[in-house]
Amino acid sequence: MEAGEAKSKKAGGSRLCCICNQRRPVLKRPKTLQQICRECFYEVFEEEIHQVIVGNRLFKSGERVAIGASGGKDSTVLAYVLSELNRRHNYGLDLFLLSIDEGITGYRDDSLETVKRNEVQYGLPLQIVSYKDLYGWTMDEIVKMIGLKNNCTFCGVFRRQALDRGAALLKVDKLVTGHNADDIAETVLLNILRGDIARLSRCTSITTGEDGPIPRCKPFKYTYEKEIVMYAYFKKLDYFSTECIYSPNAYRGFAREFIKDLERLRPRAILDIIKSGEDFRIATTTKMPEQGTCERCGYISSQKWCKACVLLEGLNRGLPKMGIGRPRGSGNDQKDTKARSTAKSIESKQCGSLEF
Ligand SMILES: Nc1ncnc2c1ncn2[C@@H]1O[C@H](COP(=O)(O)OP(=O)(O)OP(=O)(O)O)[C@@H](O)[C@H]1O
Repeated sequence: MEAGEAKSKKAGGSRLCCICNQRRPVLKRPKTLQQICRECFYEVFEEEIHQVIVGNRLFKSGERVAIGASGGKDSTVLAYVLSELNRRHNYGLDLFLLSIDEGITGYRDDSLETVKRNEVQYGLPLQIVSYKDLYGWTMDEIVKMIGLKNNCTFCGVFRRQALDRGAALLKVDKLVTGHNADDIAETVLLNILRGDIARLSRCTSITTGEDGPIPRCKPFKYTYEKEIVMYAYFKKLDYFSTECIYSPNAYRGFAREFIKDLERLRPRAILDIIKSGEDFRIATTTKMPEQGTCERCGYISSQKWCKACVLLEGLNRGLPKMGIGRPRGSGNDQKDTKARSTAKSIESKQCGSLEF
């Protein structure tokens, strides 16, 4: 980098982009702190994602791929970059936008308007699936019943399944999400803080759910959030930037701030946390959950009933805490112990978790 910096200085003292050494730099690249021009930024940003896609063999030619589109910066940049790369490198993919409408007035209704505009701007067909249609409840109704305390648990569990159901409607081979390097580093840290070894071993995988109905990929696994924001800004992409009105989530917020502090001191910290997560060895004596199917809805589950069914049963019986705290007298009566362990394992689920 020192050589690059020296090179980037012109004879007269004014700096030049340390990649092309021709144009004036307009930004300091967050990942490397290099001073670079806009054109070189676009190029390195897109090329790194292309290399991740190719290096990890994320897609096969002819596949139908749904992009989980929330209207936020990450998934908007993902939709834009993936359709560019698909054209440029002839990936041969059929791309779709898939949005889950959680039913949050003043948040998701507005962000869905953004996705509808993206549908036209990027020429990608859009499928919207709502909690109301799938589960009979909107998040507004759930919050009215349960309050603000555990609402992220319901939302995260339902969203995970809703994305699978939407992907099945679209008959896609894969689902991609805009989870970025910061999200993954944060989840590594949270799983360590919670002692959740099963999730720790999964959360750094670039592709998950290969044994389930539809595999999920994270092409932004190594892409820094700050660079995504810069890319969206310079490209003037149309995205929605408001935080969810129901997600206070202090614990995750603390981990996020901690990672941002580390990044300020040493940008590589994010990549190093991901690497540590990847290299953790799980002791052979650690008991891992066994994958099966929910007896009620047939969805993938490591328990008798999947998490969505346990939560939904509680909502429908007017006992919303059933799926959160100690379940009493559910349809799982004979397997009360199992139901309790399901409830316990979802207790720690939070909004923004990679588990969806
Ligand atoms: N309602 C939704 N519909 C479809 N996909 C979603 C939805 N919510 C989240 N996702 C997918 O999950 C990824 C991570 O979601 P998260 O809630 O962590 O949001 P984020 O980091 O703010 O991302 P974004 O900026 O795309 O909203 C998103 O990038 C998107 O691909």
